[in-house]
Amino acid sequence: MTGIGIAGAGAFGTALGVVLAQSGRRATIWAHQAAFADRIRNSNENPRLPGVALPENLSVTSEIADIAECDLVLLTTPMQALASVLETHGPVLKARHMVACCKGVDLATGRGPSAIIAESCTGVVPAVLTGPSFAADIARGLPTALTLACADAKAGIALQERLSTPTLRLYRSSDTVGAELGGALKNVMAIAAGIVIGTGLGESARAALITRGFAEMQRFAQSYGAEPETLAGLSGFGDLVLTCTSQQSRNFGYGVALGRNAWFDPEITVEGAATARAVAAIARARGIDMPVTQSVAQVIDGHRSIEEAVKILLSRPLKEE
Ligand SMILES: NC(=O)C1=CN([C@@H]2O[C@H](COP(=O)(O)OP(=O)(O)OC[C@H]3O[C@@H](n4cnc5c(N)ncnc54)[C@H](O)[C@@H]3O)[C@@H](O)[C@H]2O)C=CC1
Ligand SMILES: O=C(CO)COP(=O)(O)O
Repeated sequence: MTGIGIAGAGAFGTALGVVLAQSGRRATIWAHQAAFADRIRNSNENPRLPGVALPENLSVTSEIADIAECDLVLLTTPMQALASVLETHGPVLKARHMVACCKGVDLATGRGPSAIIAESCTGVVPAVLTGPSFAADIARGLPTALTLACADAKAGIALQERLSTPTLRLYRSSDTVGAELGGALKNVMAIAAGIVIGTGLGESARAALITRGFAEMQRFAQSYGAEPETLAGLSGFGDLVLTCTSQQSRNFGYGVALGRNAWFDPEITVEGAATARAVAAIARARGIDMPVTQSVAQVIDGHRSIEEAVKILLSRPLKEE
């Protein structure tokens, strides 16, 4: 079967489903809870993506069997759910290609999405779709440009063509590790940028944070063999800029709330929190200097106050840029 299965009924999976269906592709969204699938079908709208009507050729199901025959599956669950979803349902999915659309590092194993796919679904070619895009912008048909990364060049070309639409423009890369690490790490920096703004440290401090955060992202990704050009592209620098500067970002919003000591809805997906913990632990173990990430992990876990973290960051030894 040539349909597209979308595993994960959140804002992003729904937005991709909408834009793909609008450009004539047959797509089915799988939700892990039957009641949630019913709610979407009955209202023809996903509460995670309010105000967007679902086109007729976009189906919603809670039966994994309904996407089992799709030759292409987009994985749109939150990152920390990916391993368990593939462990439970991977064996029934017959897709040749799986595209990870989630951003982060698995806290339990320290793995990124493509490694998790490769491990749980033998014979599947893993790919990654990532870059600067808010689900609401994609669903409204606003122009967006993303990176489609796949180590298999032929598969990458086919996926790029299949998933591009008149408003969703995909650039190709063969550096899956670089692409997925850019998307994972920028969320940690967005929390830090939110903290900077929430505590009133100012726009200049945010620009410094973004720049030094980017240096940190490059150090970490290059230690995994990522290409510097990938980090400088849409999946790294592009998404870093969007997420650190937009009120629409949940990671940025979480950081602002931390900075203001304000309540933040725990139901909201904030990928950067678990990823900060995962990356901080890996960086410590591998001896990679990641001061911003370490500070974010310590602040969200209550091991350090924001004031202390800022003082420590500013009193690090002076060095060359
Ligand atoms: N919302 C956005 O603008 C964008 C999101 N992403 C990424 O997409 C991924 C998903 O994010 P959103 O769609 O925004 O999340 P969301 O918060 O809108 O929805 C999360 C949904 O995931 C599903 N889910 C949760 N746990 C699950 C499990 N154990 N098994 C199966 N499904 C489960 C549920 O349907 C839930 O509603 C994240 O990694 C995020 O970083 C990427 C680009 C843009
Ligand atoms: O990844 C995103 C934009 O590219 C969405 O960011 P948030 O998860 O912070 O809302």
